[in-house]
Amino acid sequence: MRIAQLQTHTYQEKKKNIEELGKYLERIQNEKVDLVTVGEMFTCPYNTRNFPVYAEPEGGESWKEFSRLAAKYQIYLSAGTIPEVDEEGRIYNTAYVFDRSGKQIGKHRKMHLFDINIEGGLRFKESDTLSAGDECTVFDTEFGKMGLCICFDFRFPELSRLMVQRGAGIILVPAAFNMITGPAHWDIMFQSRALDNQCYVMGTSAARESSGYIAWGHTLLVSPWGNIIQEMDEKEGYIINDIDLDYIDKVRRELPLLAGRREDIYRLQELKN
Ligand SMILES: NC(=O)CCC(=O)C(=O)O
Repeated sequence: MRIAQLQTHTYQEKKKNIEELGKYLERIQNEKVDLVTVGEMFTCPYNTRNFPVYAEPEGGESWKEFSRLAAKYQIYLSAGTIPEVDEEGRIYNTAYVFDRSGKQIGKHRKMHLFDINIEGGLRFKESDTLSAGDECTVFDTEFGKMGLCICFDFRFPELSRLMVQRGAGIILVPAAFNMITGPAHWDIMFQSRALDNQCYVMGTSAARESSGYIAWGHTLLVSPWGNIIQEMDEKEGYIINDIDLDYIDKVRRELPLLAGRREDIYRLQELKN
């Protein structure tokens, strides 16, 4: 399976971000990739005030364009995240995934809102304008099941374990870490989740901006063994990698961590489907 991760610049103008996505897809079309991923809030500069302004319902203009692009290039498209507004006017940080025909096959609303206050560092409160989703997301593809969560969600190890328990061999994480927690936690978190769950994890970030929310960048792909297959720096661009899905079973067979859990003593309890 061949995957491309796009680390894009976030422009103020929503439409321009989607046009840029289209240009990237055109540029890499001869690479014959199966799955393309983009970062968190990639059509909306990451700021709580912007979320209600940029929000669209599921099936809105941006959604239609993602679907069209997935079908045009016959790829699986994990179209990062965008702000979504529901019928009651609540706003979510939502990730959509489309199959090669442009059909939506996955949708995840960020469950753990990024509300942090690091003294002398960064204060961010997504819950000022966003509501939290409440579902763990796993979807089917011709390459098996994949899990999907958004940035801060990935800090909560139970969620990844739940996705893996539901059969995910790859976890997609559109993200935008910051300049304080990025250098401290980004690599170690992705490597830990991959290692513990013996699956591929893909963290796809926005590129670093010079103003506003400054994203760490460092889009990366980690193997089920926990090693970083490739990691970008902070700049705009993309990486393309081939991954061997049989390797997931090989690692799980040779180092039987998942099979070795003592579920007679402890267990992850699912309270909601
Ligand atoms: N967009 C986010 O959820 C940011 C998460 C983050 O930076 C972290 O440290 O966690």
